[in-house]
Amino acid sequence: MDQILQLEKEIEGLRQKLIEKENELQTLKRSLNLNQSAELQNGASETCNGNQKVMYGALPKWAIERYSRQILLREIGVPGQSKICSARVLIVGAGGLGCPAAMYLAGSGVGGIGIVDYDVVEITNIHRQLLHKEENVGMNKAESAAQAIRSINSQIKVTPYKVQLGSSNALQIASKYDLVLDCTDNAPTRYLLSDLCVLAKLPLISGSALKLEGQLTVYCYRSDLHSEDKNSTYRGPCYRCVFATPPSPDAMGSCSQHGVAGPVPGTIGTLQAMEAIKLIIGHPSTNLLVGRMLIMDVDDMSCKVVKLRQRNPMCAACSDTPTITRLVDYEAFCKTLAKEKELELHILPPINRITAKEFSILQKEKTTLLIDVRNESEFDMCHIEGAQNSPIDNVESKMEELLRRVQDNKGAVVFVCRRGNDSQIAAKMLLSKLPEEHKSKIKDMIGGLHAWAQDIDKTFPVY
Ligand SMILES: Nc1ncnc2c1ncn2[C@@H]1O[C@H](COP(=O)(O)OP(=O)(O)OP(=O)(O)O)[C@@H](O)[C@H]1O
Ligand SMILES: [Zn+2]
Repeated sequence: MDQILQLEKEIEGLRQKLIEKENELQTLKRSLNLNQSAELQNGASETCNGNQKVMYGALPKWAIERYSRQILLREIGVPGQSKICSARVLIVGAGGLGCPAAMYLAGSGVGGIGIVDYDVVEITNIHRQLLHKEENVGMNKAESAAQAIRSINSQIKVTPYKVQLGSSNALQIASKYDLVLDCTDNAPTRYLLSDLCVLAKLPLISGSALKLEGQLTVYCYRSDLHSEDKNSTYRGPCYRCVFATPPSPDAMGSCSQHGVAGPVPGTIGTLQAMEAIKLIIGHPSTNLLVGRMLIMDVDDMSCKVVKLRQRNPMCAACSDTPTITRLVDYEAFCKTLAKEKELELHILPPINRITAKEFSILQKEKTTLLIDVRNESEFDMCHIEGAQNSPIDNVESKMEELLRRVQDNKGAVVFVCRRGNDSQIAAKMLLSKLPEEHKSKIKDMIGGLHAWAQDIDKTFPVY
């Protein structure tokens, strides 16, 4: 047994070494690519997907025609377009940010685009994730986005990865790319991507969007890899330099909880593509969002660029003596799951839990009280008839009143939320303060309104 464990350990060590070597190889390949693209600018004969037809300088006729509107820009020109055509960009997340980013990168002719997403298209995505079509509901998002951008540009190579990017597969997937776009929505993946980009020496263009606000910045920038001036060694901050400790799990809002206006991620994702193009063509770091963050609020259309903390010489990941030398367990580090939908709490004893079916029977009793702990806008959107709204964020401040209501009520007091997690948290808060004889009145509806819609009322909206 010991021998087997020892062998497994050795195999794991060898596997890790292999990934590191593959990574080194890819870095070498990347610099080779850069040199080749420099040769192309000097009149070599092949570019853009290996198309070798009639050449005009470094680009074939079709590419000159197709990309002429951007080639005309002094900042891009033929050399810039050649670089764009040989660049390979990895987009992580094919949601609100990933869709517009992929669209513009494909349109501008980025030669290789990888798209990672494990999830499937849902009808709630389509108001903002405009690469996904109604007929693709249920299809994997990476596949759906890949299909859509292939129809925008058939000259480029698009690779969908239908997986969750995590510590075990990230280095391998990223090693095939020159830069990474963070188009995800959760803290564990943000830290993963930052550490990944430090280890793999890739710049990371990070976007976020919630409600009416969007943010954009570039992490892990290295001038030695991305500008013409190979003598300078300026390096921008990584995500950990700016946010050394993860936010508390409750502080990270999600679009499914707080909502988002479609054009916000639409704009930020588009600007992520813009920063990617600027990086590819070798724009100076002073003109990129390195060590700076764009913050946009469409409520009053204000847009500002704020200075971020610079690279931390003691950073655990990107300092010269890092303590993080391989990818770690980011869900443990952030104390939250990367897949919000998979969070399923079990924090109440069975006596305090009932199914939607059991509630539908209890509901007939006049003495049953239903307390919906979602926020006000969710409650206004849809709720079970007779429910009273008491948002989870106010439970602490309204504790006295809630305790009184439970004690005065003769029947059951049932807590409900969207999926059945917040309702358990609220119920638990009350249980810790209630006198023993009232505790069995408290019930949590297992699976929340999703279970209600699935098992009892098919007409109830699922969101
Ligand atoms: N580690 C990961 N690997 C692959 N894809 C990821 C990872 N983390 C997040 N994503 C994907 O990033 C995308 C983020 O999209 P977005 O922020 O628009 O939210 P959503 O999950 O699509 O929608 P909603 O929050 O409204 O349900 C999602 O499609 C999600 O599946
Ligand atoms: Zn750092």
